Amino acid sequence: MARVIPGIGSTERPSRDLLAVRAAATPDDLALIDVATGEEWTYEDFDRRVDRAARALTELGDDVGDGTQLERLGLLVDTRPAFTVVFFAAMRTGTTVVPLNVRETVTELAEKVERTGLEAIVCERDTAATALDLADRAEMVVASIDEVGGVDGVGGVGGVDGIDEVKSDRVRSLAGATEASGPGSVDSLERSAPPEIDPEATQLLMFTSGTSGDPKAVRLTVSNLVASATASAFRLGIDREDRWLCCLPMYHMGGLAPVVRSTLYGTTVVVQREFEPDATARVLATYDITGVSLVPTMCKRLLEREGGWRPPETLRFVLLGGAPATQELLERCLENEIPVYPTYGMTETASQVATATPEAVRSHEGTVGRPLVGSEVTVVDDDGEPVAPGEPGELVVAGPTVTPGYLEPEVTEEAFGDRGLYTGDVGYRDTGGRLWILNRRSDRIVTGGENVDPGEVVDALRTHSSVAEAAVVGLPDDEWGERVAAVVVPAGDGIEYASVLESCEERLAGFKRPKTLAVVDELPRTASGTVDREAVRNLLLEDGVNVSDAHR
Ligand SMILES: O=C(O)CCC(=O)c1ccccc1C(=O)O
Repeated sequence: MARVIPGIGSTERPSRDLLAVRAAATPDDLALIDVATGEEWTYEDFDRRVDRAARALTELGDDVGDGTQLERLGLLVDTRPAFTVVFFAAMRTGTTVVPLNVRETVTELAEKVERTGLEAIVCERDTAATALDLADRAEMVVASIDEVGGVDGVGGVGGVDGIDEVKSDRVRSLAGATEASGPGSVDSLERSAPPEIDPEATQLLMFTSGTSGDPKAVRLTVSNLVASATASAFRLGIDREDRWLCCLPMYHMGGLAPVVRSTLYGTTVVVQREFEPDATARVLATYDITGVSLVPTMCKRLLEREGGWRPPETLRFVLLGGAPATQELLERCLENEIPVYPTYGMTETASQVATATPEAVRSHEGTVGRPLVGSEVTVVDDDGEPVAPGEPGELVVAGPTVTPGYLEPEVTEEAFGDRGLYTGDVGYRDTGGRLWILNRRSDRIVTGGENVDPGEVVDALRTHSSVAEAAVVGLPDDEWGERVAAVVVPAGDGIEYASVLESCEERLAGFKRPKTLAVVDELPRTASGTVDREAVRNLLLEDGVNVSDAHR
């Protein structure tokens, strides 16, 4: 199969580590700026840190016991530069990274740790306690990129932000491994050739929500990531001065993709740990940001700031994805001269499949644009046959960005057909090849850019002894796009809201917990016996009680 970038992700010639190739080409260009600390790394700095971290991972592998390299590494680290260092270090050691959502509970994470058979997990100070908890349930080596005490006695536990209690000789310290220099640091300019990597190896195992049951673990190869970053550039363009603001979680595809893109292009990422409308608006203006990835909720919150949001002159694009953007939001973007690029994508395709330009947003209301170069989208009917332009059907995606499959072969088997990956999303195309999305993954709830599988919430509710049955849907929400809502059928005499909610708190991340509840004697069902989701939605709109607004 022909590959787009010779030398990187190529099957004809040895494939080279993409950060190392980049560092050799433009060592003095700026790779990354950390808003929190003001640190700036050139590509040479970045490469050195990655080299040190790769060595630390190799040692960690030795520790796992069998003297071989680490196969799978959990990453329980929030959006910060060290995340990117561990990611590229793992590419160098041939280790699969399993990014974990730091907002999830131990219960949710434990299931993922077990399914992926993690041998080791990298945490930070804030997630060390969770990582240790996880290691109690599954045998795993825990390493921290911050100093939290440890066997090698590096540093103490400084009482930072009250989180000073995590002190365990079970936490290995990687603090220092992600730093710039130290003994044994390699000068990338002296390296004869960038390290070879296997472009078809699984670089990432990333979780994504389905609609009924377990989150899916998506395998992505280096070549998927490179193909995606390459195709993205054909739609958004590249400028040497580009600075991409990363304020989306890096443990999701939409947050990690800009890091891969920017490294391939040799441009700069600006990392902001957390989106906050005022702070993000300030960063956009003061860091000469040229591009930013946002979910619709974030974009809306920027526009609704006091005094509104005027994009800085440097801004070339706002890549708006993760959830459908409303026409109202897109119009407000255009009115405010925001160069908005609504995008349709998924973890399974290493981010973008189709992306509309601001011109297309103006001329073709509601479109997500044409597929990116190399991506092929077929709209099919129930028999899997392609339909005519204008006819709705399921979107099937093929091309070099598409995952080779999920962790479990039976899940892969079910998702793929002759024409590619069956997305479960419904849409249509026009004669010009532009796509429209009608509804995404039917039952999946998208709240503030986070995907929630209703089945997972139902399972959590049903573990409570007072709940016999439950149904979960998304209700429209001004702030979050959708909010999680549940109807429950009591098992006995009644339901204690407080106790049910408490049990959800133990099992579900904040964004997955029901914000609206209703109690019914019986779930509404269709003639065929399945839960009538439309009736459940109406019931909740009429009789639902709002129990919480907290999204975290
Ligand atoms: O919907 C998904 O799961 C993928 C979302 C995604 O990648 C994304 C989300 C927000 C902004 C930009 C992007 C992107 O495609 O890069």
